[in-house]
Amino acid sequence: MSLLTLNCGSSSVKFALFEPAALERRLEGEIEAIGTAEGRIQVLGEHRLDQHVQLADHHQALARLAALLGQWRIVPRAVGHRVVHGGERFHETVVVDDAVLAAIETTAALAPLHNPINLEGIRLAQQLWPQAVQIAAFDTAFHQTLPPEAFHYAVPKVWYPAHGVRRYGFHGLSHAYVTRRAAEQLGKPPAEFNAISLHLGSGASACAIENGKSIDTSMGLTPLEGLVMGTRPGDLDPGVLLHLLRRGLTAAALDEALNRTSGLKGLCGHADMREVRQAAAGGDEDARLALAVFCRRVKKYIGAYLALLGRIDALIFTAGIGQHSPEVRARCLEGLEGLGLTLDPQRNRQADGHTLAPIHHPEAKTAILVVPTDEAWQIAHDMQTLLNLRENDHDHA
Ligand SMILES: Nc1ncnc2c1ncn2[C@@H]1O[C@H](COP(=O)(O)OP(=O)(O)O)[C@@H](O)[C@H]1O
Ligand SMILES: CC(=O)OP(=O)(O)O
Ligand SMILES: [Mg+2]
Repeated sequence: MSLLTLNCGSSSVKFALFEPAALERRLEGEIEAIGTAEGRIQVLGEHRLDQHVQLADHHQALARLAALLGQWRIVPRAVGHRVVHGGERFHETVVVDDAVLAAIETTAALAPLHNPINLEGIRLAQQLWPQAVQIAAFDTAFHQTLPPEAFHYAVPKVWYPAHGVRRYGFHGLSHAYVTRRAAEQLGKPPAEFNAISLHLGSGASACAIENGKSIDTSMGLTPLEGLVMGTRPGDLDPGVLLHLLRRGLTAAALDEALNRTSGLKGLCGHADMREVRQAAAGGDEDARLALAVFCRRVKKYIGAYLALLGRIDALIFTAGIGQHSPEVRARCLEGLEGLGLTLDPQRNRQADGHTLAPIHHPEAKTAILVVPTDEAWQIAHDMQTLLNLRENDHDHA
């Protein structure tokens, strides 16, 4: 009986199937462009598939996946869902029940691009695989180790108990996974490992890791804060919002702009870093500026987190941009040699993004690693731990 992981995004569902014991991947794939005429389902592994499919919504997409698994006689024992916002309540991966669903619902407004769809995914999976245990793995859980001085904003104290206003942090499954892999690579016990992890995808965040634990991270109450992203601004003077509210923009218009038309897209019209780089190379000034703003922000966070941590064993690049753009990596590290961060240009260019690769100069003080992230593996790992614990509890009951 396999473990199925699901990562439901706004227009896609990524899935993977693992065999429990060794956490070996039997298959993985993605249903993309849901709700458009360009829909597609791709599966790699045991049952290869690449089909054009027109699916109206997530319901149809998951129903299609369930039908395929049925055809292949695959019965998932458990379905693990990536849930982006778990608020303060979830410190670890949990089995879904009504109370868990209600708690995820209360945080939906704080992650409007993610939580409503994550929740829909869980509800649909309950109908499609009624025999399976549903499990929720949270992006926020890894950051529940932030100390108070990291998670408090300097605002009226009552906003925290009254409105839940604090830093939560996201991409925790990814930061946890790449930290584990980097520590293994360098032969360091995780509990003694210090690192800065840079998850640079369409959403982007930095994480300061001390002794294997997250002690600071760039995303905040919502996944809008910190680094520049595909369509989100990252750090912004809160006065900007007040200024625009006073000038008549509604909260809904600001929400839309900050989630969907800011970041790289706002600066140059392209949300996808490949397009930004291409336009910049062709002389587009807006794209050049977008690239410069993006890399400068990453560099500022590297400096800030080095200052917090004092010493690091590794700087880690991961996610779409971090894994696949040597140019962005080099720009983010320009001038940081004095801080012990020296790239090896050839290793940097040669890293293929699909395998773990050291890219620092052989004599550099600090390791710089490209580590392909694997949120699905992290979810499956957490599911297995949870299911084993439950079985042990039953055996002892
Ligand atoms: N070869 C590449 N060069 C630069 N950026 C890339 C490359 N491949 C992918 N990316 C970028 O990675 C980002 C998507 O990252 P990803 O981690 O897949 O995001 P998500 O899972 O949040 O959709 C996009 O901005 C995309 O342009
Ligand atoms: C939290 C977040 O921004 O996730 P993603 O990068 O998948 O959009
Ligand atoms: Mg992502």
